[in-house]
Amino acid sequence: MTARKSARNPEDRCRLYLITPPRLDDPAAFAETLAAALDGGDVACLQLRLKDVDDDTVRRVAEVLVPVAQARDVAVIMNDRPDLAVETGCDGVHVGQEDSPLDAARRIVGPDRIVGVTCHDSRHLAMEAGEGGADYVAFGAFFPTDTKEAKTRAEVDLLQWWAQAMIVPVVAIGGIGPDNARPLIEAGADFLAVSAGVWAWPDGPRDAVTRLNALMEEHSPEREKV
Ligand SMILES: Cc1ncc(COP(=O)(O)OP(=O)(O)O)c(N)n1
Ligand SMILES: Cc1nc(C(=O)O)sc1CCOP(=O)(O)O
Ligand SMILES: [Mg+2]
Repeated sequence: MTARKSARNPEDRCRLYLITPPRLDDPAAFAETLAAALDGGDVACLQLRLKDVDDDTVRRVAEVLVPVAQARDVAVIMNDRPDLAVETGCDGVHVGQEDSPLDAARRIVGPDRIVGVTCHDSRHLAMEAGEGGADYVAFGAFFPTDTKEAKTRAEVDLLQWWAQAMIVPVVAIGGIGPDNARPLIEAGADFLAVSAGVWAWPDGPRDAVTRLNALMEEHSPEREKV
């Protein structure tokens, strides 16, 4: 059985939210790595998270990567920049507490695109984002990470509390990979956001995606039917 023909519908379990490496010097080469990774199993979304680059670089990378993801039904989320999300044909935007406020981001991307919000380890920020119309809230960092100087450490019980009490989907982020993902899946995360845990996985990104999907299929809690 291939990873895509899973016994459990991906929509009904935890799903993978890939995040690009923060710099992509050769977008065409990375497009091939990305395609191979996406062929390893179900991926819900890809975040274009480029740091310390100018807008034209973001546009060039988006031009190459957006079609690769969208051709496979993977939603593309632009990090930080609602304006560039619209301009480059992304499906949504992720904003942090120091980026565009949620209501401004929503005005720019409109009602049909996704807006996700960083909530660090804060119930208050998450409730504010949920009430403000965020499509998901993100807690982190769950584990040490070299990808970002994470300001906070989030605990599994925060994730579990949100998943059990709230309808707005929850993303777990920070240092996640095939070796440590299981408790976050068991706690009820709707999505695991992963960067280095896929791109730097010793057996390659495709293998990491396959392994994460196997864990999600086996360990996602049953969801209550609404
Ligand atoms: C899914 C997801 N969660 C959290 C973040 C972090 O956003 P932010 O705090 O704005 O930090 P930067 O990523 O912009 O450095 C994220 N990007 N994605
Ligand atoms: C972008 C980001 N935000 C975080 C947060 O805690 O809000 S942790 C993080 C880094 C995610 O990359 P990796 O999977 O390589 O750790
Ligand atoms: Mg940001």
